[in-house]
Amino acid sequence: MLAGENFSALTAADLADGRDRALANRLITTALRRQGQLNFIIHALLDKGMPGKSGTFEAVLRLSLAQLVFLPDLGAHSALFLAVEAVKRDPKARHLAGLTNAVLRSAQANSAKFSMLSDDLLIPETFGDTWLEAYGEEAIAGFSGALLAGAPLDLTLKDTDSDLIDSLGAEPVIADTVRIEQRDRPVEALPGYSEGRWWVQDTASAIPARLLGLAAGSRVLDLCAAPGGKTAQLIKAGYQVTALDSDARRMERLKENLTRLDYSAELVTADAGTYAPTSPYKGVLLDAPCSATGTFRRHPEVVWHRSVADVAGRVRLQRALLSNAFRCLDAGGVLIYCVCSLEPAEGESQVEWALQNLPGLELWPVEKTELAGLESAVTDKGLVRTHPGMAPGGRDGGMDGFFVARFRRR
Ligand SMILES: C[S@@+](CC[C@H](N)C(=O)[O-])C[C@H]1O[C@@H](n2cnc3c(N)ncnc32)[C@H](O)[C@@H]1O
Repeated sequence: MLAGENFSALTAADLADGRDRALANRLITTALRRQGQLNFIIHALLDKGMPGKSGTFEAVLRLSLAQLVFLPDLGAHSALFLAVEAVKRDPKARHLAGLTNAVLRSAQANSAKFSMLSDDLLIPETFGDTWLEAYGEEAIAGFSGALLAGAPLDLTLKDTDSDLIDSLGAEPVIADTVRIEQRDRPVEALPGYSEGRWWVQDTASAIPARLLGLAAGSRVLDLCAAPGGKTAQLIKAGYQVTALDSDARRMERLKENLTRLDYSAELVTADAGTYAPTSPYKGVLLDAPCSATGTFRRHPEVVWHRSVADVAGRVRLQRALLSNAFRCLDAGGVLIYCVCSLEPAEGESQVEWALQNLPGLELWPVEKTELAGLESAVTDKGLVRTHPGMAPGGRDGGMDGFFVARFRRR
């Protein structure tokens, strides 16, 4: 889980006892959020580096170091004892039980020093330098804070109802987004879930669909639509929606989500790079696949798993999808391009590329008045750039890093 796969919170099916689940989630999220500092500690304590082919050794070590150094309230004894026991039980790691004990004892002796390590270590250089240049020092300090704090739960409401908001223990953020700071139960057990009265969607992710600005009833194509957060918003706005995604399993989830919300759309499973509609659309929303670095509050592992080459690959794919999105657009139609990435290469630079390479496409700048409560996210050029250090509607808890551009076809 720590070495390569994406992190997803443990669910009831994995651990039956809620307290065990909470403890496991706390340990794992701490190890993932503090990965940069743990890398530093491991480098300092393992003279010969991480041993190869050692089964669960690295995962056990990271979890135990996270507990020893950053979660002192859990006690050192269990971290040390259980780590050595876990390593002994793994035939591929067993030979490293002595090393595990020695490294953890040394970490324990130095835990005061290690717990004061700089937050600058939390964001890898791969992204840190670009982000510093793009967003400045103050924003970057906010990024580290947001990475450690994690994300509250944001919902988009189907209908605004103050009784529902109260019963959810939520607070309004901007537009029809509300925020639950502390959640004491699974999403499915929250009021209004089974009645389809809201859907989970980060504040930033809910911005693009609101900017389409077309008349109700207009035909709109939602490209890369699954699992359907933006599709639901487009339907709520009264558009006649075609939702397209190339991933059949994710399209199933989209279908389930729309069914729960009692919403309907035309569903198409196809490649957004080659899809050719029978007639062009008045609006196209392209939520392009991207590095997803803007989601690091919820997926702290993304910043460690993405490389510069990954970003370059996404940039090429986004250009192919943008070109076809443009082909699907009617004259006078509106195109929204968005990504949940903090990389200017996937955002601001793609706008320059599109304006140079798609003749007839022009920018339709977003006005600050269109983003009440988040005016600072609208740039001088009328693009939208959010990042995790921002406070939408003045609320704590940050928001995903998102980029949105709005175009019109002449
Ligand atoms: C950022 S997610 C979309 C989130 C979605 N718009 C929402 O608001 O819930 C990106 C989606 O792009 C889809 N995708 C990736 N490559 C694609 C392609 N060539 N054609 C169509 N969909 C693609 C993925 O399956 C994924 O569902």
